[in-house]
Amino acid sequence: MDFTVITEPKKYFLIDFDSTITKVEGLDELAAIALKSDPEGESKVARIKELTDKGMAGELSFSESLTQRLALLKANKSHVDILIEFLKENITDSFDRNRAFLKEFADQILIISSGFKDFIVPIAKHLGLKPENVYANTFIYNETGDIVGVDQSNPLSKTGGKIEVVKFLNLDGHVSVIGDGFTDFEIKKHGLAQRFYAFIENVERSSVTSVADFVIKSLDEFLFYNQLPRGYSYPKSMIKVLLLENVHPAAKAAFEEQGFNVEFLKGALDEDELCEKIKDVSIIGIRSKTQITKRVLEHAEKLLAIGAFCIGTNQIDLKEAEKRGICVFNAPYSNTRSVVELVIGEMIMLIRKVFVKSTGMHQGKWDKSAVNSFEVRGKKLGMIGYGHIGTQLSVLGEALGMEVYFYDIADKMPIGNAKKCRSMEDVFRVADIVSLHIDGRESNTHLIGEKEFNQMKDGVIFLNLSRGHVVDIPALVQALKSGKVGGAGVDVFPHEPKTNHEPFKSELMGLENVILTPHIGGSTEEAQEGIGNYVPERLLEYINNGSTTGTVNFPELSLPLLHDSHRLLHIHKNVPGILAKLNNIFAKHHINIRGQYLKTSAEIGYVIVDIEKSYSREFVQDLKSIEETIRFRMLF
Ligand SMILES: NC(=O)c1ccc[n+]([C@@H]2O[C@H](COP(=O)([O-])OP(=O)(O)OC[C@H]3O[C@@H](n4cnc5c(N)ncnc54)[C@H](O)[C@@H]3O)[C@@H](O)[C@H]2O)c1
Ligand SMILES: O=C(O)[C@H](O)COP(=O)(O)O
Repeated sequence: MDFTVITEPKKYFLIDFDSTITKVEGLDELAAIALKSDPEGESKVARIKELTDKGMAGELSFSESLTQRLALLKANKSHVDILIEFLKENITDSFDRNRAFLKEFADQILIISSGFKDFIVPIAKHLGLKPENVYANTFIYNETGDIVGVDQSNPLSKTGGKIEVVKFLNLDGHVSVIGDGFTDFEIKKHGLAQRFYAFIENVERSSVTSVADFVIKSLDEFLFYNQLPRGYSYPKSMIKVLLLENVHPAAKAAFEEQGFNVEFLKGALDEDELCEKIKDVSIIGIRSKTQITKRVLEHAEKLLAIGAFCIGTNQIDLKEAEKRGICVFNAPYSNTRSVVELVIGEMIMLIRKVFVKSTGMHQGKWDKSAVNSFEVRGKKLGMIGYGHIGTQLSVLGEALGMEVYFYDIADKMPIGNAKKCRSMEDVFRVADIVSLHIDGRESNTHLIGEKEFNQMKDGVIFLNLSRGHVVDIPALVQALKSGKVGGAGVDVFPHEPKTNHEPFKSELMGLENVILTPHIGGSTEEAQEGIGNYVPERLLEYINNGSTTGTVNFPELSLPLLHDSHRLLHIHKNVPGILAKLNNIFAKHHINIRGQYLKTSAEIGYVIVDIEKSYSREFVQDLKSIEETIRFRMLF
């Protein structure tokens, strides 16, 4: 969109009321309130809504739509009072957060509405707007307070009423009209305004957007384009969030609540699809399937942050993301307990041969026998990887009376009576059950193969709920067939279907005493809800405040909330002298610094500077033109 900032001294903002300033159509809601106990209420309300829509879309003359609606409406003054309270709760989000603009420009903001002053004026006052700047209809009541008609002398009760009123106002200056209806566009069409902005935060009508000069998803966009005072430095509705792999609905709600433009897809995307889709995306949310490769990142021109709605981040090229100033977050422990519970359940099922017996029962086979069925109590549980999941499993394993042995490449403190081993082989030599809880770094590919299975005890129970590529599957198949491995639980695979509609294939299929699960270690309602809340919180903290708390690839900084300042976020290549360059620019432009924070990694530096609100465009330009700048953002 080509917006030119208006420089004319006097600006007027003509704003529609229903479905623009409020989320709803006042008259429709009044009908719902008034007809609540009418047995035919629902159908009457639906008919009223239909008539409203026809009027707004220009398919029915306005006066005809209004007359027909009022005939169906049996409302009185007390219903209007209820409506006013309801509307106060249903102010359009972007109007609600831009009350400062509404107050500051109250003299220049005129509400031109075919709705009714009876409920518009109280809402205008509530928002700091001027009652005398409300141009709308008025109800006529009888002596008992019932609405019996409309003031017919008011031009707004007739078709073309808005045009009449604006002509009469004879405004001298630049006039912008913001509204969701065709009658709002008609003001511009009759030469009475310079610009018509179709407002689609609450309702989008193609007959209106097709004729608009600009289509705006929120008041923030209008204020941003016209460089007017606003609640957000950058309109959230212009920030695209792409959520893949069916992340919990709480995540979508968290972004939508703040006005972000969210696209939600159930499945993962392959590299080609992602390269295309990611071009205009600023925040992406994925789970374990979506591969964010270097090539994908090369296409991600606007990407600021990646949220892994899971523990593992091996599916993301973290180094490349860091180099490009893209901050990555994950949910390091929200599904830990879910994985541990599944491991415990599976090890018991496998050591008791429950699935073998259950499959037999389904085929009519009664095999009551204790042979080769064991308790887990007193058995040796060996773990490779002693991180979040490993340590939790250690606690629960001991609670079941097991002896715990572990090996980790990092030096880890043993929990309880767990025994630290010096090598994987030491674990394999003693363990009755081997469970993998290592991360998916590339060097762990085929960590467990023929040699490692041979080092294990005969009949060992083997579990992999970590990452598919860490096990050489043909070697596991061989070990199962030879009886070296007595049973296996596998939740993760080198190749996993992208969606539930794709078939699953593996050489492990059909083998006895093998539990196969579709990567559901972390798939519980509790875990997904926890992750759905946790990851958006981290992402929003970063986008709104600059904090990188919990990041997995960035210098970590927890910043104070922004208060009465503007915040500059500067991400640059970590080479000597950048801070000096930044400070020289602050000195040159006489900028008063209120707070400054810096953290670096080997690759990048992240500097945050809080400054007083007044500064020039040249100052911002100077900052952006520091050669080593990777990304620069401003928040207020
Ligand atoms: N199946 C599922 O749905 C599911 C759910 C959650 C996590 N996971 C996976 O489980 C794994 C473990 O998760 P976590 O939260 O405990 O991770 P974590 O990062 O807390 O722990 C991983 C541990 O493995 C160790 N490690 C890495 N490579 C090793 C090696 N070669 N030998 C020995 N130790 C090694 C690390 O030092 C670390 O202590 C991850 O791969 C994660 O992606 C799977
Ligand atoms: O890394 C993880 O947390 C697990 O592998 C779960 O991944 P998912 O969210 O794709 O099920």
